[in-house]
Amino acid sequence: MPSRVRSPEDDSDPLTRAIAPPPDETPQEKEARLRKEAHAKRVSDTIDEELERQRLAERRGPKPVRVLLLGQTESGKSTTLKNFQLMTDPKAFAAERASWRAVIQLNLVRSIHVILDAMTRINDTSRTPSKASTSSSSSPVSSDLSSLTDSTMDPELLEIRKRLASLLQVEELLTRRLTPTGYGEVGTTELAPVTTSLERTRTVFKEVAVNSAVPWKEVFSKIVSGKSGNNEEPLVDWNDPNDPGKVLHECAEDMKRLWNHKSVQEMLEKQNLRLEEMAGFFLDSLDEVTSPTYLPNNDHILRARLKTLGVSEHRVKVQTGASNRPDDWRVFDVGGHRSLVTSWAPYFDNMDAIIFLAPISAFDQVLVEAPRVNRLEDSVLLWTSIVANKLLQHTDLILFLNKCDILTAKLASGIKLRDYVVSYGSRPNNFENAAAYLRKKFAGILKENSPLPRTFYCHLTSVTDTLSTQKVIASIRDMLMRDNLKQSTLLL
Ligand SMILES: Nc1nc2c(ncn2[C@@H]2O[C@H](COP(=O)(O)OP(=O)(O)OP(=O)(O)O)[C@@H](O)[C@H]2O)c(=O)[nH]1
Ligand SMILES: [Mg+2]
Repeated sequence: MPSRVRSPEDDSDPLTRAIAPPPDETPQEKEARLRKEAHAKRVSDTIDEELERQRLAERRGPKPVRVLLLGQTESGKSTTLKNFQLMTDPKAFAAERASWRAVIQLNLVRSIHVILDAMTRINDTSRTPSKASTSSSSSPVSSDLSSLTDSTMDPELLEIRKRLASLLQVEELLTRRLTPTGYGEVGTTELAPVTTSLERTRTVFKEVAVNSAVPWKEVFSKIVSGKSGNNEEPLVDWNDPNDPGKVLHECAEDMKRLWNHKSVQEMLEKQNLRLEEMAGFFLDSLDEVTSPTYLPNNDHILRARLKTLGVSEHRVKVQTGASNRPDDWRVFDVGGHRSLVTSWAPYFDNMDAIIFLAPISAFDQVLVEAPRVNRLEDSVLLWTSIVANKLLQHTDLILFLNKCDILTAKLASGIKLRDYVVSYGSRPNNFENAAAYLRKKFAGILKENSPLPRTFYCHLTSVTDTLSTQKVIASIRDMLMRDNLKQSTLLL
C-alpha cells in the first residue's frame, strides 16, 4: 500500500495543528503569544543550562558515594533509607509527615480489615457441613471459636463489625490517593503466615505498593494547607470533610473494643495471626493515630509500611568529620518482592557498598509470594548469590541482621529457633546465642562464596530504632571514607 508523504505545512498533522497560531489572531494577540513563547524558551534554556552545570560539576567534583539497599520484601530497606533521610535532612523528613499520616491510617485500617476477615472466615468454616455439628451449638456468647458464628457471637462484636464497615471506604479512598494511575499498584497478596505448617490459616488482603521515585507524597500535599510557625511542619486541612481522619476518629472506640475483645484475641491466636508482628502495626497506638489532629512522629513514620515497586535513587548529603562540605551520597532503594529481584542486577555496576538486610526474626515465617519458602532460608540464599556475584567482587558488603527487637520478643515468648533451624540444636533459645549463631552462618557463606577475599561487615540492627541505626550508618560512613582514602593513597 503506498504510504502518504506529509509536507511540513500539512495541517492534517495533529502536532502542527496543535502548535499553530489561531487563524484569526490579532496583531496584539500575536505579540503576546511571541512574548510568552520567548519567556518559555528562556525558562527552558535556564533549566537545560542548570542541568548541564550539575552534570559537569558532578564529573569534575568528587564522585558521589553509591549505596544499594538489598534484601527480601519487608526486610527493612525503605526503613533504612528513611533513617538516612532523617539523619541528613530532618527538615525535609518532617515536611513529609502529612503524607506518612495517610500511609499509617491505611496500615491501621488494614489491621482492622484483617480482624474482620478473620471473623468472617470463622463464620464460613463453621457453616461448612463437616463443622455443622460444632456450629449448631445453641450456647450464648462463647469463647469456643468453632461456635463463634453470627448467631453465637457476642452481639457487641456484631454491632462493632457493622459500624466498622465504614472503614472499608476509607481504605479504598486512601488506596486510590496513594496509587495515582501508573505510579502504584494494589496487589492481592497473602498475609505472611507465622508458621510453616501447611495447616496454617491463610489470609488474603490487599497491600499497596508504590514506586518511591514517583511523587506519591505530593498527592498528599493537597491536604496540606500551609506551614506552621517554625516553617517545617506541614499542616493538614483539619476541616476537609473528605479527610479520612474524621471517620477514623469516629471509629476509634469501636476499633479499641474490637482489638481488646477477649474472643477476638482468642480467635487471632487460634488462627495464628500475630498482628503485632505484622508490618505497619498501629493497633497499639490507637489513641494517637485516631486523635483528631494526628500527625505522626518519627517513630511512627519509621514503623509505617508501604511496599516498594521498582528501584529508586535518593540523594542525601552526608556530613563527614573530614571536611566542611558534606559528601554527596546516592542511596538506591529496591523492591524486594521475588518478582522484582531480577531488576536489581543493572544497579550492581559501580556501587561503593551494598547494605544487605536479612530480617532474622522471620525464621518461623514463609514468603508471602512463595508460601512454601521459609523467609530465613530465602535470605540465606539471596545473601549467597550476592556474595558470589562477580560483578560485586570489589563492592563492600555490609550485612544488617535486622529486626533484632522482634527476634528477642519472639524467642522470649517461647518460640524455638531449633524447631525451624534444626542445626541450632540444644543451644539456649535466647537472643545472644541465636544472633551469634546466625552471624557465624552468614560470615561462613561470605568466606566460602566470595570470588575474592573480603571483610565481613555485620551489624545487629532494629532499623525502626533511629538512635542505634544512625550510629550504625555513621560507622558505615567512616568505614567507606577510610576505604576511599586508602584507594586514593594507593593511586598516588
Ligand atoms: N519492629 C521492627 N520493625 C521493622 C524493622 N525493620 C523494618 N521494620 C518494619 O517492617 C516493615 C517493612 O519494612 P520496609 O522497610 O518497608 O521493608 P522493605 O525491605 O523496604 O520491603 P519492600 O519494599 O517490600 O521490599 C515496616 O513496617 C517497618 O517499619 C525492625 O528492625 N524492627
Ligand atoms: Mg521498600
